[in-house]
Amino acid sequence: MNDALLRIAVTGVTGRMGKKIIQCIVKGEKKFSQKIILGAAITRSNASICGMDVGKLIKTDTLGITVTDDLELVKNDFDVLVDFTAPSISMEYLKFCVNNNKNIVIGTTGFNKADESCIMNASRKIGIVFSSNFSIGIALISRLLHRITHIIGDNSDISIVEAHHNKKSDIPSGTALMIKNTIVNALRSTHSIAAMNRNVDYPTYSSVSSSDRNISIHSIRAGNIIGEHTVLFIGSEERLEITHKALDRTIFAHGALHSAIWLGYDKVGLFNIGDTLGINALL
Ligand SMILES: NC(=O)c1ccc[n+]([C@@H]2O[C@H](COP(=O)([O-])OP(=O)(O)OC[C@H]3O[C@@H](n4cnc5c(N)ncnc54)[C@H](O)[C@@H]3O)[C@@H](O)[C@H]2O)c1
Ligand SMILES: O=C(O)C1=N[C@H](C(=O)O)CCC1
Repeated sequence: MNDALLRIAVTGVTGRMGKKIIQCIVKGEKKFSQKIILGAAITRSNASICGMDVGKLIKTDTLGITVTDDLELVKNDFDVLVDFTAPSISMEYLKFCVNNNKNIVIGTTGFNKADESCIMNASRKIGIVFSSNFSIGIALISRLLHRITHIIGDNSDISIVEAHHNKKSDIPSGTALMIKNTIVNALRSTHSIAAMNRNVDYPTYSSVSSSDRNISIHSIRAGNIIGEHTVLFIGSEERLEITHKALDRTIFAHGALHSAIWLGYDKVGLFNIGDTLGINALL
């Protein structure tokens, strides 16, 4: 093991995020190349690319890392696992990390409440950074939403609009659900009557336009949209709209790799991107 560099295992290496994360690790950017190294490349069981050098997968030089579907085979080759795949397999990867005392960065979305409590329980034994959105912009917005909701939430009709590429499997987005949860918690903490009257039960993940009486989520699936979220606070005299547009998946990959470095192999607990950026303490 290279004493100085943190070794990263990347799952879902044939995926949009998996490939982007590997590219960011191997591209040699100073902020990463002096801190992390690719330790393992994981794909789904019995995939035809098993045995291939991961460099070939991302169309670059041979990297000396062979794609595998067997985490057991490479458990001594990595320190932190970075996972952007799908809920069911993420739960398997999480179990492996708990059993082998490996820290994990989870970017996968579409978890149900049982999955989320598994993540919470796992964080008693290992370090986990779990965020539906690893961009800096959404981390900032979610902190500002606490303040904004405290001040105008009770007197606004609140809606969330999210737009993503037409290959996205979960709906609404994890980010939209996180934004809604942030607003609901801020309303609750003001103990406002309006908050008590709001129907804050979560929509099922599959609903296209999951709406409560006051806080609705509307989803667009089109083209190659990377990820856009708008929160609207609509009052009787004015309207506030806050929008974030991801322009490249690199923003998510950088957030995830920064989080892996921040987590290291010794932190224990459940964190989000705001914790790793120090935003939650600042705002
Ligand atoms: N948190 C964030 O910042 C952020 C950013 C982008 C995407 N995401 C989320 O990350 C996930 C992946 O997004 P994507 O665009 O890369 O998707 P994708 O479909 O391009 O890639 C998914 C990867 O997971 C693998 N996979 C799926 N099911 C599997 C299984 N059962 N066993 C093993 N491997 C399996 C696929 O083979 C593929 O490599 C989604 O949940 C998405 O919402 C989160
Ligand atoms: O591309 C995706 O899928 C994304 N999903 C996240 C979500 O579900 O919130 C956000 C970033 C892009």
